[in-house]
Amino acid sequence: MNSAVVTIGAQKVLIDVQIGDSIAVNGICLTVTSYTKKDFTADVMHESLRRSSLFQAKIGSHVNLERAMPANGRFGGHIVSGHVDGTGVIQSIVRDANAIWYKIRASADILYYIVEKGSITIDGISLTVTRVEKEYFSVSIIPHTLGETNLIDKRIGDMVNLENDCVGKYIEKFVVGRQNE
Ligand SMILES: Cc1nc2c(=O)[nH]c(=O)nc-2n(C[C@H](O)[C@H](O)[C@H](O)CO)c1C
Repeated sequence: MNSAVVTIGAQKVLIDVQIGDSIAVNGICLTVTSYTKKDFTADVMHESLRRSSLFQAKIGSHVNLERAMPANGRFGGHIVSGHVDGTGVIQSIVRDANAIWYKIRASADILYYIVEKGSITIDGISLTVTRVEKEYFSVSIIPHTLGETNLIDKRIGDMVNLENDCVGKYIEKFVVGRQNE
């Protein structure tokens, strides 16, 4: 499958939606091409399918939705563009008092930009990294986040969309770029 058209049932994100708006679906920024009172539709290009878990989405599965950040809003979390870098796979899910730790296996090119207490986006959710290991990183999820997102549906072995914090990429490009001049 090299392209797709998705229709997503929603409520909150449709309140003031317009054709051409960006809505992130599990962290993948998509452009609204049409909408009704109960859903919206977007075209999905090959690059978006290749980079994300969207190719394996099933009718009826829950997705996280986020509209573009308003310029006058409070800025909790970190800069999330909705440009997914790649996918990871849930390795373990462990309860720790009121939180749940998710350990995610990721490729070396994604792990390269992940630092402890830095930020990562999982399925569109801005999260703090709690641990980094050779092939994994972990996040600790509070009950509020579990209640507001689809993380609660996730099982060991499930694929998640990952977006690295763009700050590290820019710093690396500037530093390495200058060294190579
Ligand atoms: C605004 C936007 N709209 C779309 C879209 O309508 N359909 C699509 O397939 N991709 C879009 N993109 C780019 C994707 O967010 C990007 O390709 C994925 O996040 C993978 O990096 C973006 C950034």
